[in-house]
Amino acid sequence: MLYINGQWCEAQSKETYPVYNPATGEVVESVSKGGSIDAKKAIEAAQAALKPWSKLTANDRSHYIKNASSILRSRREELAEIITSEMGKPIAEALGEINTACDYLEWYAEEGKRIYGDTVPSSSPTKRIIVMRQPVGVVGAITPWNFPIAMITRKIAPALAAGCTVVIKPAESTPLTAIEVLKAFHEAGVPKGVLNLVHGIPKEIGQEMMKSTDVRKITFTGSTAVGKELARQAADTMKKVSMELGGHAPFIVFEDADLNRAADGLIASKFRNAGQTCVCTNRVYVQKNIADAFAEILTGKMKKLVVGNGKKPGVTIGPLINEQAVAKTKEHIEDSVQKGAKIIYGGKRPEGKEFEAGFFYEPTVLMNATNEMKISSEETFGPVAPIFLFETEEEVIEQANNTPYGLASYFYTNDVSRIFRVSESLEYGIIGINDPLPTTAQAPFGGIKESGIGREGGKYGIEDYLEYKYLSLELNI
Ligand SMILES: NC(=O)c1ccc[n+]([C@@H]2O[C@H](COP(=O)([O-])OP(=O)(O)OC[C@H]3O[C@@H](n4cnc5c(N)ncnc54)[C@H](O)[C@@H]3O)[C@@H](O)[C@H]2O)c1
Ligand SMILES: O=C[C@H](O)CS(=O)(=O)O
Repeated sequence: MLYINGQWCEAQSKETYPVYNPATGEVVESVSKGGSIDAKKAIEAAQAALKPWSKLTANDRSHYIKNASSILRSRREELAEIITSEMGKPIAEALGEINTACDYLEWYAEEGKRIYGDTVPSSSPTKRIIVMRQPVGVVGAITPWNFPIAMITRKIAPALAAGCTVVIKPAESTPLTAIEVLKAFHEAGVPKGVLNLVHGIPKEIGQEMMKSTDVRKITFTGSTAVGKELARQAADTMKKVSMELGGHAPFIVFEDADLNRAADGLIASKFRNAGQTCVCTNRVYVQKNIADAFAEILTGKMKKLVVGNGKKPGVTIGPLINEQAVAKTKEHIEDSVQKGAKIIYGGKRPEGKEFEAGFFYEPTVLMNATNEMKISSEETFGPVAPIFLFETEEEVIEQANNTPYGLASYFYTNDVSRIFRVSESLEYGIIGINDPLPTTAQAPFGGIKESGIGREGGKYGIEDYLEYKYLSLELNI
């Protein structure tokens, strides 16, 4: 069901579409197929709710956000089942995502109370200058399938805290989780029109958001290709945009690294969500003189990874989201092998009845990767780790930066001076130093170059939902 102006409703067209379980190929549920008319109604509702919502105090707004978060936390187990059913990640990862999603809600429920302004010393003795910050207005939020709850709350939390109202378009593959988020806010008593949900036909819903002069900001998380198209469309009405786009993370293991720790870190970074995260390692650079030792430790540890239905206890690698994702993974492996790479772990779809109906692929490690391979420049978004060898620090920094992406990067070393040399040279928004999982609600998540615009998280993430306004007072003094 769609959620517009505080009401659950069907799409105007009465049409529905099936949501599939990527582990079994079964239909989980059919949902309304929203389109232009539904999106238009949602935008009107958000516009009507904007003034009263923005006039509430930050304290009042924070109560709704915190209450919704408490409701979501109280439903973690049920929610995790829904997430795993519609996008496949193991239950343990789904539970972790729900915690992260609520962390963002609770962080911004408080951050909204710290939207400070300024008084600026005037150059005129009779003038006083006050700088205010006000909500940008109605926000269009478009989110991906790979983190179906966290990518929504990472947007609506700062938006609501800042006094904005929102129309959410979740990924068509994962509407069920989005519905649960709106249920929680509805139960928390959020006023009608403040939050609206329209899932269905991406182009139609997107076009309504982009052409509306009431929508003053678009916040998008997804592929770079779609992000570029939306940014182009946003220019027609000069909307603010936040873009959290694709990545191609390097993972560098220096000779002085703790190899066991680096191997654990690579597994965490590369195979989380079956390799379907924007911050997953896409290239592994290992210093030549420790490469064989590292590869042996890594492949030994990978034996602990278990491929299967994410609902099955002990499974650590669920299915990919669809057949196209499996095809991309296969393409990158086959292309690499044709160009000289060697498969040292995995490299095929798992066999057995339990795997036949799902989009499963074995976690895979390639050795002797080179820049001629597609995997060295295209985002894989699948469970494949290609190992490139390097000799010097200067060489690997040049290699690591040789990409149009700039989201996350990782390196392992125990040399403090190297930590600062390499961190200051890497062209990325996020750098994990001996840390494969840097994402947290307190920090500014986001990328540079073609990985996006803006940040989500920390004190920085609310900036994108605010406008500056200054008052100049001429006084009789
Ligand atoms: N930087 C980040 O925080 C982050 C997080 C998750 C995913 N991603 C990136 O997203 C990609 C995978 O996610 P995906 O497959 O959902 O990406 P996608 O770009 O195909 O879709 C993302 C969202 O955009 C919508 N969409 C697609 N075309 C649209 C259009 N013309 N108008 C309006 N909406 C449209 C989709 O329905 C979905 O809701 C990867 O590149 C990944 O790196 C980035
Ligand atoms: O896929 C992109 C997500 O933003 C990854 S994370 O869970 O935020 O690290």
